[in-house]
Amino acid sequence: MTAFFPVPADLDPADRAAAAPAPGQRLPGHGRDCYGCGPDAPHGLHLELFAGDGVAVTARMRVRPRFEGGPGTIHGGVLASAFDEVMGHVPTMCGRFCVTGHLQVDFAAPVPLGVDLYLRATALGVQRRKVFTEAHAWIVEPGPDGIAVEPGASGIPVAAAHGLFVQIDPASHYGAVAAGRRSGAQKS
Ligand SMILES: CCCCCCCCCCCC(=O)SCCNC(=O)CCNC(=O)[C@H](O)C(C)(C)COP(=O)(O)OP(=O)(O)OC[C@H]1O[C@@H](n2cnc3c(N)ncnc32)[C@H](O)[C@@H]1OP(=O)(O)O
Repeated sequence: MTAFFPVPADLDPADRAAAAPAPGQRLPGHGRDCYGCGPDAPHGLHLELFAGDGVAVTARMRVRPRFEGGPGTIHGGVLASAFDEVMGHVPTMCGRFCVTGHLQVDFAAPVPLGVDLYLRATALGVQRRKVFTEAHAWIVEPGPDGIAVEPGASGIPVAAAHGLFVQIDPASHYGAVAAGRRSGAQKS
């Protein structure tokens, strides 16, 4: 799978925060209504996220019928959203809150409805407020609890992604958005 993404050559290493959850620990997610990871989002992806080794995050996701794009296959935007979500959690492993500045996805194989996906995202490095990430997704066999586990040799690679996440101060970033909504924009 080839990809075009301008990753600067002079990135600083992304260091794992001392307070980052231990590898394998379930991550709490952004909020119960988050489209990507919220368990209460009725049309959401319901990604389950876990801390990985180093500055990495893994996720598992069942490809549900409501994710259909082409007949019997996942919509590309759904897979892009899953990558956005799993890569969006990578900066938290460095103790940073970031939002997506740039997201790029390379689709390598169709993903049938009903399969389980395993995603893994890592930090490539940091530069000032920017965190550069990459991620991969595989179709995997369901684990003992019926949900995807880490891909072995049988995992089928289906897509890869790159992201640029920009560090924000959540209070001022989302405070400004909320103020804009109060001044006229409607939530639907
Ligand atoms: C409580 C839970 C909280 C945490 C909650 C986290 C929730 C995450 C949810 C999943 C992720 C999402 O979907 S987030 C939702 C989608 N994304 C968004 O809504 C973001 C909308 N965009 C923005 O708000 C803004 O454009 C920002 C914050 C990204 C950047 O604006 P800014 O703060 O003014 O910073 P700015 O100076 O422009 O940029 C900083 C550096 O980044 C670079 N940069 C900025 N954008 C780009 C870009 N598209 N491509 C290349 N480079 C870029 C600049 O060149 C600069 O580099 P240099 O000069 O240093 O070289």
